[in-house]
Amino acid sequence: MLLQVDRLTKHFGGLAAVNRVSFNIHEGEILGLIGPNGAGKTTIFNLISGVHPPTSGTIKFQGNDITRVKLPSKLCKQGIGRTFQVVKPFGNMTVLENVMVGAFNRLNHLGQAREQALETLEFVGLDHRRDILAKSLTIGDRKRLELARALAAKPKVLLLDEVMAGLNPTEVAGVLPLIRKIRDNGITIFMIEHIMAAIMNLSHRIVVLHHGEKIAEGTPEEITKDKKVIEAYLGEESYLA
Ligand SMILES: Nc1ncnc2c1ncn2[C@@H]1O[C@H](COP(=O)(O)OP(=O)(O)OP(=O)(O)O)[C@@H](O)[C@H]1O
Repeated sequence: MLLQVDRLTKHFGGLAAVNRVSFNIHEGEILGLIGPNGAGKTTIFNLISGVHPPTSGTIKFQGNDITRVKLPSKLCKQGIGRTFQVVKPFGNMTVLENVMVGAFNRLNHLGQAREQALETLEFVGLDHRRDILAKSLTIGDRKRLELARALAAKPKVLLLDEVMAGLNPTEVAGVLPLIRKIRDNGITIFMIEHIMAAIMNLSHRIVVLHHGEKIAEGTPEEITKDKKVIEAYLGEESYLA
């Protein structure tokens, strides 16, 4: 088991944003995390990546208890990488420099970081843009840059927070094979996504949250047939249309 989440709970004041949620992430899988707005998905990412301390519960990574590790950079070094819902590259730095920042999480040698960044840019299909300023990128390329930044730190597990949000259908179709390629390169993926066709297509298993609680877990096929999931989420805004 790569990551074990046990009865994870986070209160913000009186609100239980995440309430006794348990699940495991197996090495080499793509695990999806879905649920309505405000269900607690990003909060779970923030707890796993050390942005917030949990109120209770435990998180184990490769068998080690990381529940109280408060430094995202330390967890990143251990192999937990993530992307953010709102992509904020350093606009006045080049694409290459932005990815080097990611590589510096693991490496402290300039030449090695550059090498790592160049390799990663080629992997995500952004090497032809390496010398332009990040602020000139299209939204689709910004998302690729965000992926490259996280990948350059050589994560074992990558948490993807709505990496397809804001993309048009052609761009989404371009990102799907890239996510599979990341997985095929040995990186386990845990992803939040509202685009149902994409998450159903990519995920081996899916965890469904509602009001901070896990209401279902299973294969995409099992999830689409689950009554509680249809009531709480899928039926609600005709996500499957
Ligand atoms: N730092 C915070 N302080 C107070 N409340 C918070 C904080 N972060 C999240 N919340 C609240 O916790 C709940 C869960 O939010 P979260 O962002 O985890 O949901 P989500 O499932 O990721 O939603 P979305 O799909 O809209 O991104 C929401 O009610 C939110 O307002």
